[in-house]
Amino acid sequence: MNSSATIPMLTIDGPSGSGKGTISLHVARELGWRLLDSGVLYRAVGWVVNQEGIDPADHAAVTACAQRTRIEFVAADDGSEVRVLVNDEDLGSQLRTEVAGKYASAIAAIPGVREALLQLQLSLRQAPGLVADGRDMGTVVFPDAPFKVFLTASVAERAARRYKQLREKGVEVKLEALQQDLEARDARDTSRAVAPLKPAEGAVVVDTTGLSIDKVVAKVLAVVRG
Ligand SMILES: Nc1ncnc2c1ncn2[C@@H]1O[C@H](COP(=O)(O)OP(=O)(O)OP(=O)(O)O)[C@@H](O)[C@H]1O
Ligand SMILES: Nc1ccn([C@H]2C[C@H](O)[C@@H](COP(=O)(O)O)O2)c(=O)n1
Repeated sequence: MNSSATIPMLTIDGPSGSGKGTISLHVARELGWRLLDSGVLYRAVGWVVNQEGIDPADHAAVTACAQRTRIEFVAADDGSEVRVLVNDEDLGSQLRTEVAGKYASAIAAIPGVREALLQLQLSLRQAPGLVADGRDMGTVVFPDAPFKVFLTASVAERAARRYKQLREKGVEVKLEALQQDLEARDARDTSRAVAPLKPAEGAVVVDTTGLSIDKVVAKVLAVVRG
């Protein structure tokens, strides 16, 4: 057993808009554990692929891009949000756009990309504990995690949440288009051959449809605290 395997951790997997990022942040703060948003790694590679004009269908070129892309998490001095540096550049909210999410989902289906990002994810399992959110945290990256959750919600509710979130940021979007995009992303993420989105064995499935953020946080904390 490697030494990091004894460090406590919670994996939170689920489809886009199920609330993984939000719930992971609250739960990590409550437990005093570190946080890994694994989606940001795929978003970073997708962003560089797009910037460099690489064809996402060229698996060898995308894999080489993932291998040479430097991704760093930098904690702010005041303890606020962690910044992500991609090849030394702080991309800020550019990584969070719907387009970046689509690119991420496309290149995430390439086995070489997943392999290139694995070691960095494993290295973040550090004391006092880790909350890791993504699609394959409990199934592939941290299969030995003692606590596993799979968050879900109806696609209509997830689309409505995303719609509200984007409108609050001043982004003009159509609810129907958002729902279609979510359905397409779900289909890609669940049907790919490598590390498809699915509940890990032993994961507690939490359907968050109609549940407030506080209620979901309480349910997830109960998984860890018993
Ligand atoms: N239980 C909930 N009830 C209402 N709104 C929620 C709930 N959980 C999350 N939200 C809101 O839904 C939006 C999407 O949540 P979040 O970004 O955490 O989802 P996600 O699963 O991490 O998505 P992605 O995989 O695309 O990053 C946010 O605006 C968040 O505040
Ligand atoms: N562990 C992960 C995390 C993310 N991805 C891919 C699939 C998602 O559609 C895309 C963006 O993720 P998000 O930031 O929206 O959580 O990245 C993955 O394959 N595995």
